Amino acid sequence: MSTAAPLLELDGLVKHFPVRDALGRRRGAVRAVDGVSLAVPEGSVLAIVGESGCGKSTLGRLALRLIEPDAGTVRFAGEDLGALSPRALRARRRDMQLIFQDPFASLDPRMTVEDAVAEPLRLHGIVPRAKERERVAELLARVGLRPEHARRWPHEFSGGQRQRIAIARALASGPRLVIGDEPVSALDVSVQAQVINLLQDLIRDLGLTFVLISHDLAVVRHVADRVAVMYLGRIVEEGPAEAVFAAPRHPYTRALLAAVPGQGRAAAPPIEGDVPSPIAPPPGCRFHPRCSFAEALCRELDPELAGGAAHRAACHLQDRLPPAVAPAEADTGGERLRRLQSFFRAGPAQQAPAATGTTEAQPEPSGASA
Ligand SMILES: Nc1ncnc2c1ncn2[C@@H]1O[C@H](COP(=O)(O)OP(=O)(O)OP(=O)(O)O)[C@@H](O)[C@H]1O
Repeated sequence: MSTAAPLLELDGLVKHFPVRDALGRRRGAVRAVDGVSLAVPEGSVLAIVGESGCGKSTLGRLALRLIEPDAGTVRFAGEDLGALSPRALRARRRDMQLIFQDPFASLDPRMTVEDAVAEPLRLHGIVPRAKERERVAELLARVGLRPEHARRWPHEFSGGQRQRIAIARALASGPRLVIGDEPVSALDVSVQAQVINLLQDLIRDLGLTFVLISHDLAVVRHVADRVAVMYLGRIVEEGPAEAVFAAPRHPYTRALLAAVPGQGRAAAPPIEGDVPSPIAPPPGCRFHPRCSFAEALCRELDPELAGGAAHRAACHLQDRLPPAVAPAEADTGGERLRRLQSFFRAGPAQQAPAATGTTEAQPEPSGASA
């Protein structure tokens, strides 16, 4: 997959949000994204992981050009989005969609499901008005909902069903790139597995390029081809998902894995202290105050991403660290997730009776679970 040409290329992206005092005077800046370069091959899934506040959402918005970078470029299918006129950018938007974390907030409560899903069709003139209803029904079917759901209102649906509606809306314009910003973290865990299954099916069937922003390593491990680990506005490690999970090269990645209960701790001490302020990141390596391997060099020199094109880390010590302990499947929650997924794929009828319960396999409006 990584041999495919990049559909999305981020180069040197910077976004600093000004911090002002009570009188409106500028008193510094939150360095939310501070020099990020990444390429996402067409048809692949890139996960962006990291602690809260490290800049994942800001990076996702920059990638879709929903916010303007202070520096750097975003290229989509080889085209510099910053060089497009507002009109050309609007037209380009049909190829790039965002799924938000909270389907309760992302759907307009005053729009029926049909209107919500049809809106992008109208905006981009995708089907003639007479074909709209048919197309909405197809999109709803694609996400596991029924045509009659089209006439209902968002509040009549459970969280998982609303996220399905939001996904149908995101797919309506026929995007090539979808960014999911924590698309399942607001959902109940059993519903999470179903929505992940759905996303995986859609990625495969539609050949989507997908950027998954997530702090849930079990989900990431299951879905991603490549993983980029963010810390204080920077990518500190990037590589194939298998390699990053089995042999993390950056102490921060090791610490993230170690923070999941039951990880091998000898070579991956748990993370210490709080994330430093993104207004004044530490000098040298930004992770050094929390890193148990840090040396004098780490306090002085900011490391570049290095180590080969396939798997890179921004760590001076990456070749000298003790071997990382490969995370056990069960420890990251992967086993739990896999069991849930096979349960929902097979359907409750084929499972042990104890495993049955209300699911979203046959979504029902209002009153259905989660
Ligand atoms: N519009 C804004 N104005 C000012 N600061 C902002 C703005 N948006 C984000 N930030 C700050 O930028 C930093 C990165 O935020 P961002 O939401 O991108 O991180 P994140 O990794 O997605 O975190 P979370 O998982 O909590 O959403 C945070 O310190 C945040 O407070």
